Amino acid sequence: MALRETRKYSQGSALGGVNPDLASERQTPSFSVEKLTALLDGGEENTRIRRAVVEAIESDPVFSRENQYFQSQNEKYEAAVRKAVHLQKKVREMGWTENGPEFKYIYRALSGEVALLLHTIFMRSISVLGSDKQIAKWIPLAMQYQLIGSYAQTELGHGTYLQGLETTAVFDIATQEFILNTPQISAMKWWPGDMGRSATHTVVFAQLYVRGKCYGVHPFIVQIRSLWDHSLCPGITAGDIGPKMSFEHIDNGYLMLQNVRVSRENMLSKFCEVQPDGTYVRRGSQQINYLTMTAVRVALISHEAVIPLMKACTIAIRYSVVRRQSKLKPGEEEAKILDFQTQQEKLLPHLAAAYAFHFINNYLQDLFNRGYEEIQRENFNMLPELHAFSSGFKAIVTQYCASAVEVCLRACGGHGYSSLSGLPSLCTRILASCIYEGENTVLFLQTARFLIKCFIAASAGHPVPPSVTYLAAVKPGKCPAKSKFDFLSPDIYTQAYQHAAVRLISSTAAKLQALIQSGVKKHDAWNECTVQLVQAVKAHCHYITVKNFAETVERLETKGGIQQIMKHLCHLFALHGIFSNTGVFLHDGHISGAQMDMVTASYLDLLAVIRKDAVPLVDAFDFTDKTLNSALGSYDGQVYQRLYEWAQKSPTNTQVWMLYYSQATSALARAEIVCFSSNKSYTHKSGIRPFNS
Ligand SMILES: CCCCCCCCCCCCCCCC(=O)SCCNC(=O)CCNC(=O)[C@H](O)C(C)(C)COP(=O)(O)OP(=O)(O)OC[C@H]1O[C@@H](n2cnc3c(N)ncnc32)[C@H](O)[C@@H]1OP(=O)(O)O
Ligand SMILES: Cc1cc2nc3c(=O)[nH]c(=O)nc-3n(C[C@H](O)[C@H](O)[C@H](O)COP(=O)(O)OP(=O)(O)OC[C@H]3O[C@@H](n4cnc5c(N)ncnc54)[C@H](O)[C@@H]3O)c2cc1C
Repeated sequence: MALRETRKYSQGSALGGVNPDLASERQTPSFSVEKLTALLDGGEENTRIRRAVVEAIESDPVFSRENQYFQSQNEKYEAAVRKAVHLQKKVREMGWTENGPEFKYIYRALSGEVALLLHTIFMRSISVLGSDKQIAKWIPLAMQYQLIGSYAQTELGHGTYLQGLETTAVFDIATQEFILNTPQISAMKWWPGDMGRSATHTVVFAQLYVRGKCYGVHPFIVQIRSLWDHSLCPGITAGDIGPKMSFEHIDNGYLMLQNVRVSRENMLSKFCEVQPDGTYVRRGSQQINYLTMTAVRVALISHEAVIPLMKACTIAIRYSVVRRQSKLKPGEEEAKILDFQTQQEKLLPHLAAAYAFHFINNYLQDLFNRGYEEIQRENFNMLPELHAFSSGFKAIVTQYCASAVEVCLRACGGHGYSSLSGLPSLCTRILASCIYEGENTVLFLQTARFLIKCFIAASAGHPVPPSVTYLAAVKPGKCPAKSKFDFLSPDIYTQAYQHAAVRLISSTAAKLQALIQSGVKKHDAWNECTVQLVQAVKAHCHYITVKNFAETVERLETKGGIQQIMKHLCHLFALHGIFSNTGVFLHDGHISGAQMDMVTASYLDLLAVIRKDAVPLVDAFDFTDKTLNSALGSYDGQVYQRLYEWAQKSPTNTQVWMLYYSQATSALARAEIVCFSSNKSYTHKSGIRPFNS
């Protein structure tokens, strides 16, 4: 399909066509936008399927997000549940199957604004940690929504330190049941999504006890509400945890268990099992029960971090070419704000990052799929690398994207702060991704454990996983760049990144070793190194991202200008990282001060190059107006008109409440609340006494 035709559905403006300031940006792209979209989707056929899914979802009024910004928490929850229920009908109607190509696009098409997300994670837990028999029993029920699941791991007292969880599951050999208890308030499950109101079942993580011996944390399927009338089951106390910064459409909940009995078959037992006589059997490491988290960490990178960043860039960049403010040249018309170098510096490196993270996400998905297949065959060799990668990249990508989305918001000035821009909701939601599924610092330190081990192994000449063999091949020396153009060579900057990562990892490993040799206890020494360890992990992840971006670009076909523009973006991403972390690269003189000036010059040149294609580059993300749900970011750029029209939908404009004092000068004034609405006006004597009477 031709570009004009395929993107029609995202234009649909009743506001007077495309703003000429935005239209002019699309006149002469240096590459085929349609081809780039196909590249991002992994092929034209995928683009076609994704668009068909989006079309099916967006043309259905139940999935509308039109009034989202004016809804209360309760309305958001109800709308999200309605969508979740209707989605099942839609999926059947459209013939989308779980293993079919359409399935993976549904979440994006709904912008994640759907209830029962944790029901998906509940199912994922059973598929990942359950035996074949358990999968056969529970998954069909869950698929048909005959039960609604949740994932109850975090407690009031512990979220990070899972070994510290206090919920207990004691095996009763006589009845062949586990007895689950919340021994004290700190053991109350707190945060699980879908738990507050929706779930009938949940996977509870509890310390397993058999004959008085603790075997650590294990997952148990527990019914919490009646399938008949949704009342709480005996021994269960549950409810909603109250208002949050975002995720208002999800009922995050609390759960207390008092002598709740579940059958022996309810412990998920693909890897760990309690046999009828109480014998405990385990395949794989103690941490094998954490596998659901590894799977979700990988899955959320795209949906909850990279796609929100792509949306934020689309909104902020489109807005920045229709917003004119101040003059660049005296006597001329006011400039598009994207023509200010500082505005380019705010937005374009983040645009490059969105591409970089898209490609690293593809890499991670491949790694995960390979590792997961092996684990299914009970070969656990790849697990440490998988854990290290999923932890480090979950942390670096969510952290980067959360900051970048906030920059996009601020780059839109006052209008960015309006909910109608779509940016505040992206901003508050993405922040949560830095915390759930493992708080980022904690995850960085998990990767650090792996890197330090690999560094020690590599230094001793032992084999290490392919992603870290670079630690053994340390190439000391200086950056050979002689001019700013040399910094447009991936070899030069990738080498600089590698050098920085190796230096930070090796120097921290040396400090750790020295502390231990001087008599400091191992755990104290570790704690004394953690700030530098986090810095080292970030450098490692940054290096792998740059290297992967450069290698991806190398493999692209040269036709259609795609490779060329991706090269520019790759350079920009890499040089932005050096420019913003000068200390790291200057530290041991690998890059000199004079060379850093060259980096700066090349970096600033690239801003001007990417500026020309900024709008086509965000158009290639191919978000419809309905998906963006932004008065600033629509395809037609009719920003002011749309802001005004959307503001009219605010209940405060159809029903104005005014508080005034009828006897303003009297200390005994009574407050009157007057309500005007379009067709009636009445006075309510509230009896509020605003001053001490
Ligand atoms: C299509 C639809 C898509 C949907 C797209 C998603 C949408 C999404 C929507 C969002 C909706 C919100 C959903 C939030 C849902 C929650 O937030 S659920 C709760 C998540 N909770 C967490 O992540 C807790 C974080 N904490 C942990 O993971 C662990 O406690 C820690 C921090 C890793 C430490 O564990 P520990 O057992 O104390 O381990 P530790 O002593 O540090 O290490 C022991 C060994 O285990 C290893 N290890 C630790 N963890 C692992 C692991 N996972 N694997 C392998 N090895 C491991 C370590 O590497 C270490 O190895 P060695 O170095 O000894 O060889
Ligand atoms: C929106 C949302 C949805 C959620 N959904 C679910 C759900 O469905 N199911 C569920 O079970 N849970 C859920 N959670 C809980 C979530 O997984 C935890 O909050 C998260 O894992 C962080 O744990 P914590 O709250 O204990 O943080 P803490 O560990 O208390 O973190 C506080 C601070 O302590 C630091 N810290 C803690 N330990 C260490 C350490 N070892 N080294 C260095 N620093 C450390 C952290 O870096 C952080 O700065 C959700 C949370 C949110 C926000």
